[in-house]
Amino acid sequence: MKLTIALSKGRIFEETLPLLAAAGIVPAEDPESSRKLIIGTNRDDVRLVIVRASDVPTYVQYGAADLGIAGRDVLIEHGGDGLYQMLDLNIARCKMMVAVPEGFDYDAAVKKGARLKVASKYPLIAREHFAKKGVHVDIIKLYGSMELAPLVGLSDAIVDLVSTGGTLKANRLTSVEHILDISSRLVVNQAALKLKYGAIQPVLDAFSSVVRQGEAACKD
Ligand SMILES: Nc1ncnc2c1ncn2[C@@H]1O[C@H](COP(=O)(O)OP(=O)(O)OP(=O)(O)O)[C@@H](O)[C@H]1O
Ligand SMILES: O=P(O)(O)OC[C@H]1O[C@H](OP(=O)(O)OP(=O)(O)O)[C@H](O)[C@@H]1O
Repeated sequence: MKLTIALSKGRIFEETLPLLAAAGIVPAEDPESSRKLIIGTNRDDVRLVIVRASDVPTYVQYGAADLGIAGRDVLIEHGGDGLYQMLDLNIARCKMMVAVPEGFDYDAAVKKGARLKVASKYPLIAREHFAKKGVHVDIIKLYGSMELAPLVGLSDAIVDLVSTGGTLKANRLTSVEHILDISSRLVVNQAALKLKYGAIQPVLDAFSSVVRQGEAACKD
Protein backbone atom coordinates (compact mmCIF):
# COMPACT_ATOMS: atom_id res chain seq x y z
CA MET A 1 0.00 0.00 0.00
CA LYS A 2 1.58 3.28 -1.13
CA LEU A 3 1.83 6.30 1.17
CA THR A 4 1.92 9.80 -0.28
CA ILE A 5 3.28 12.64 1.85
CA ALA A 6 2.72 16.30 0.84
CA LEU A 7 5.52 18.71 1.69
CA SER A 8 6.56 22.21 0.64
CA LYS A 9 10.14 22.90 -0.33
CA GLY A 10 12.34 25.20 1.70
CA ARG A 11 12.22 25.27 5.46
CA ILE A 12 9.51 22.63 5.92
CA PHE A 13 11.26 20.13 3.66
CA GLU A 14 14.63 20.77 5.34
CA GLU A 15 13.24 20.50 8.85
CA THR A 16 11.24 17.37 7.98
CA LEU A 17 14.28 15.40 6.75
CA PRO A 18 15.31 14.22 10.26
CA LEU A 19 11.72 13.16 10.98
CA LEU A 20 11.54 11.19 7.73
CA ALA A 21 14.94 9.63 8.48
CA ALA A 22 13.63 8.42 11.85
CA ALA A 23 10.82 6.69 9.96
CA GLY A 24 13.39 5.11 7.63
CA ILE A 25 12.41 7.38 4.72
CA VAL A 26 15.09 9.09 2.62
CA PRO A 27 14.06 11.22 -0.40
CA ALA A 28 15.67 10.14 -3.66
CA GLU A 29 16.11 13.75 -4.82
CA ASP A 30 16.38 17.28 -3.46
CA PRO A 31 13.32 19.35 -4.52
CA GLU A 32 15.48 22.51 -4.49
CA SER A 33 17.50 21.23 -7.45
CA SER A 34 15.00 18.88 -9.08
CA ARG A 35 12.01 20.15 -11.06
CA LYS A 36 10.12 16.95 -10.26
CA LEU A 37 6.92 17.34 -8.27
CA ILE A 38 6.70 13.69 -7.29
CA ILE A 39 9.82 12.48 -5.55
CA GLY A 40 10.50 8.85 -4.80
CA THR A 41 12.18 7.64 -1.65
CA ASN A 42 14.38 4.72 -0.62
CA ARG A 43 11.12 2.94 0.18
CA ASP A 44 8.99 1.64 -2.67
CA ASP A 45 5.86 2.24 -0.61
CA VAL A 46 6.47 5.93 0.15
CA ARG A 47 6.55 8.95 -2.18
CA LEU A 48 6.63 12.71 -1.59
CA VAL A 49 4.62 15.30 -3.47
CA ILE A 50 6.05 18.82 -3.50
CA VAL A 51 3.39 21.54 -3.30
CA ARG A 52 3.02 25.18 -2.19
CA ALA A 53 2.95 25.44 1.62
CA SER A 54 -0.60 26.79 1.54
CA ASP A 55 -1.76 23.93 -0.75
CA VAL A 56 -0.69 21.10 1.60
CA PRO A 57 -4.04 20.90 3.50
CA THR A 58 -5.98 20.78 0.22
CA TYR A 59 -4.00 17.79 -1.09
CA VAL A 60 -4.52 15.99 2.23
CA GLN A 61 -8.21 16.95 2.56
CA TYR A 62 -9.07 15.40 -0.80
CA GLY A 63 -6.86 12.34 -0.28
CA ALA A 64 -4.37 13.20 -3.05
CA ALA A 65 -1.86 12.88 -0.22
CA ASP A 66 -2.33 10.67 2.85
CA LEU A 67 -0.13 12.79 5.09
CA GLY A 68 1.15 16.35 4.97
CA ILE A 69 3.10 18.87 6.98
CA ALA A 70 1.76 22.41 7.23
CA GLY A 71 2.12 25.46 9.46
CA ARG A 72 -0.53 26.27 12.05
CA ASP A 73 -1.05 29.55 10.13
CA VAL A 74 -1.92 27.67 6.94
CA LEU A 75 -4.12 25.16 8.78
CA ILE A 76 -6.17 27.86 10.52
CA GLU A 77 -6.74 29.69 7.24
CA HIS A 78 -7.67 26.44 5.45
CA GLY A 79 -10.04 25.01 8.09
CA GLY A 80 -10.10 21.40 9.25
CA ASP A 81 -12.37 19.64 6.70
CA GLY A 82 -11.29 16.10 5.81
CA LEU A 83 -8.11 16.06 7.85
CA TYR A 84 -6.86 15.33 11.33
CA GLN A 85 -4.10 17.34 12.98
CA MET A 86 -2.16 14.47 14.54
CA LEU A 87 1.03 15.97 15.91
CA ASP A 88 2.75 19.28 16.61
CA LEU A 89 6.18 18.70 15.09
CA ASN A 90 7.72 21.79 16.68
CA ILE A 91 9.44 22.75 13.41
CA ALA A 92 9.28 26.01 11.39
CA ARG A 93 8.57 27.92 14.59
CA CYS A 94 7.70 31.58 14.46
CA LYS A 95 5.09 34.03 15.74
CA MET A 96 2.10 35.67 14.10
CA MET A 97 2.37 39.37 14.92
CA VAL A 98 0.82 42.74 14.19
CA ALA A 99 3.49 45.15 12.95
CA VAL A 100 3.48 48.84 12.02
CA PRO A 101 6.04 51.34 10.71
CA GLU A 102 8.48 52.61 13.38
CA GLY A 103 7.04 55.82 14.76
CA PHE A 104 3.39 54.93 14.11
CA ASP A 105 1.51 55.27 17.40
CA TYR A 106 -0.54 52.07 17.20
CA ASP A 107 -1.93 52.28 20.76
CA ALA A 108 -3.13 55.84 20.16
CA ALA A 109 -4.78 54.86 16.87
CA VAL A 110 -6.57 51.96 18.59
CA LYS A 111 -7.62 54.15 21.54
CA LYS A 112 -8.99 56.79 19.16
CA GLY A 113 -11.14 54.10 17.52
CA ALA A 114 -9.52 54.74 14.13
CA ARG A 115 -10.41 52.34 11.31
CA LEU A 116 -7.16 50.59 10.40
CA LYS A 117 -6.09 49.20 7.05
CA VAL A 118 -4.36 45.88 7.66
CA ALA A 119 -2.51 43.94 4.95
CA SER A 120 -2.14 40.20 5.41
CA LYS A 121 -1.81 36.81 3.78
CA TYR A 122 -3.85 35.52 6.76
CA PRO A 123 -7.23 37.31 6.57
CA LEU A 124 -9.10 34.96 8.93
CA ILE A 125 -6.50 35.17 11.68
CA ALA A 126 -6.22 38.94 11.26
CA ARG A 127 -9.98 39.51 11.22
CA GLU A 128 -10.54 37.39 14.32
CA HIS A 129 -7.74 39.11 16.22
CA PHE A 130 -9.08 42.60 15.62
CA ALA A 131 -12.70 41.53 16.17
CA LYS A 132 -11.73 40.24 19.64
CA LYS A 133 -10.11 43.60 20.42
CA GLY A 134 -13.11 45.49 19.06
CA VAL A 135 -10.92 47.32 16.53
CA HIS A 136 -12.47 48.19 13.17
CA VAL A 137 -10.29 47.06 10.28
CA ASP A 138 -10.26 46.78 6.52
CA ILE A 139 -8.30 43.67 5.64
CA ILE A 140 -6.28 43.82 2.42
CA LYS A 141 -5.41 40.32 1.23
CA LEU A 142 -1.86 39.89 -0.07
CA TYR A 143 0.05 36.77 -1.12
CA GLY A 144 3.56 37.77 0.02
CA SER A 145 5.94 40.55 1.10
CA MET A 146 3.41 42.07 3.52
CA GLU A 147 6.22 44.26 4.90
CA LEU A 148 6.05 46.44 1.80
CA ALA A 149 2.39 47.42 2.25
CA PRO A 150 2.74 50.07 5.01
CA LEU A 151 5.89 51.48 3.39
CA VAL A 152 4.01 52.49 0.25
CA GLY A 153 0.72 53.52 1.86
CA LEU A 154 -1.26 50.38 1.04
CA SER A 155 -1.96 49.71 4.73
CA ASP A 156 -1.42 51.08 8.24
CA ALA A 157 -0.40 47.74 9.70
CA ILE A 158 0.38 44.15 8.73
CA VAL A 159 -0.32 40.76 10.22
CA ASP A 160 2.62 38.51 9.37
CA LEU A 161 5.01 35.87 10.62
CA VAL A 162 8.07 36.94 12.55
CA SER A 163 11.01 34.75 13.47
CA THR A 164 14.32 36.60 13.93
CA GLY A 165 12.69 40.01 13.40
CA GLY A 166 15.26 40.70 10.66
CA THR A 167 12.69 41.36 7.92
CA LEU A 168 10.76 43.85 10.06
CA LYS A 169 13.98 45.62 11.07
CA ALA A 170 15.27 45.83 7.48
CA ASN A 171 12.02 47.56 6.52
CA ARG A 172 11.82 49.85 9.58
CA LEU A 173 8.77 48.15 10.99
CA THR A 174 8.14 47.12 14.56
CA SER A 175 5.88 44.47 16.09
CA VAL A 176 3.16 45.76 18.39
CA GLU A 177 1.06 42.68 19.17
CA HIS A 178 1.61 38.95 19.42
CA ILE A 179 -1.32 36.96 18.01
CA LEU A 180 -0.24 33.29 17.96
CA ASP A 181 2.74 30.99 18.33
CA ILE A 182 3.18 29.03 15.11
CA SER A 183 4.79 25.68 14.38
CA SER A 184 4.15 23.00 11.78
CA ARG A 185 1.83 20.05 12.27
CA LEU A 186 1.46 16.61 10.77
CA VAL A 187 -1.96 16.29 9.15
CA VAL A 188 -3.57 13.06 7.99
CA ASN A 189 -6.43 12.43 5.58
CA GLN A 190 -9.37 11.13 7.63
CA ALA A 191 -10.18 8.18 5.36
CA ALA A 192 -6.50 7.25 4.92
CA LEU A 193 -6.04 7.03 8.69
CA LYS A 194 -8.59 4.21 8.74
CA LEU A 195 -7.73 2.51 5.45
CA LYS A 196 -3.93 2.76 5.70
CA TYR A 197 -3.57 2.67 9.48
CA GLY A 198 -0.90 -0.05 9.34
CA ALA A 199 1.33 2.06 7.10
CA ILE A 200 0.63 5.41 8.80
CA GLN A 201 1.04 4.36 12.44
CA PRO A 202 4.81 3.58 12.25
CA VAL A 203 5.41 6.99 10.63
CA LEU A 204 3.43 8.70 13.41
CA ASP A 205 5.37 6.78 16.07
CA ALA A 206 8.74 7.67 14.53
CA PHE A 207 7.83 11.35 14.20
CA SER A 208 6.50 11.46 17.80
CA SER A 209 9.68 9.96 19.18
CA VAL A 210 11.81 12.63 17.44
CA VAL A 211 9.51 15.37 18.80
CA ARG A 212 9.74 13.90 22.33
CA GLN A 213 13.55 13.71 22.10
CA GLY A 214 13.61 17.39 21.05
CA GLU A 215 11.41 18.33 24.01
CA ALA A 216 13.59 16.36 26.42
CA ALA A 217 16.74 18.00 25.03
CA CYS A 218 15.14 21.46 25.55
CA LYS A 219 14.50 20.66 29.24
CA ASP A 220 18.11 19.49 29.85
N1 LIG B 1 10.60 33.12 9.04
C1 LIG B 1 10.06 31.97 9.40
N2 LIG B 1 10.64 31.22 10.37
C2 LIG B 1 10.12 30.04 10.74
N3 LIG B 1 8.99 29.51 10.20
C3 LIG B 1 8.39 30.21 9.23
C4 LIG B 1 8.88 31.47 8.78
N4 LIG B 1 8.09 31.92 7.80
C5 LIG B 1 7.14 30.99 7.65
N5 LIG B 1 7.29 29.96 8.50
C6 LIG B 1 6.46 28.74 8.64
O1 LIG B 1 6.80 27.87 7.58
C7 LIG B 1 5.67 27.63 6.74
C8 LIG B 1 6.14 27.54 5.30
O2 LIG B 1 6.73 28.76 4.94
P1 LIG B 1 7.32 28.98 3.47
O3 LIG B 1 8.03 30.29 3.52
O4 LIG B 1 8.06 27.75 3.06
O5 LIG B 1 6.05 29.05 2.58
P2 LIG B 1 5.24 30.34 2.13
O6 LIG B 1 6.10 31.10 1.17
O7 LIG B 1 4.77 31.04 3.38
O8 LIG B 1 3.98 29.65 1.46
P3 LIG B 1 3.32 29.76 0.01
O9 LIG B 1 4.39 29.32 -0.95
O10 LIG B 1 2.18 28.81 0.06
O11 LIG B 1 2.94 31.19 -0.13
C9 LIG B 1 4.69 28.77 7.02
O12 LIG B 1 3.36 28.37 6.77
C10 LIG B 1 4.95 29.04 8.50
O13 LIG B 1 4.22 28.14 9.30
O1 LIG C 1 11.59 37.51 11.25
P1 LIG C 1 12.31 36.91 10.08
O2 LIG C 1 13.32 35.87 10.51
O3 LIG C 1 12.92 37.96 9.19
O4 LIG C 1 11.24 36.08 9.24
C1 LIG C 1 10.04 36.68 8.82
C2 LIG C 1 9.80 36.49 7.37
O5 LIG C 1 9.72 35.08 7.10
C3 LIG C 1 8.58 34.86 6.29
O6 LIG C 1 8.89 35.08 4.96
P2 LIG C 1 9.74 33.99 4.13
O7 LIG C 1 11.17 34.03 4.51
O8 LIG C 1 9.08 32.67 4.25
O9 LIG C 1 9.56 34.53 2.70
P3 LIG C 1 8.31 34.24 1.77
O10 LIG C 1 7.06 34.43 2.62
O11 LIG C 1 8.46 35.27 0.71
O12 LIG C 1 8.47 32.81 1.33
C4 LIG C 1 7.59 35.92 6.76
O13 LIG C 1 6.57 36.16 5.79
C5 LIG C 1 8.47 37.13 7.01
O14 LIG C 1 8.60 37.93 5.86
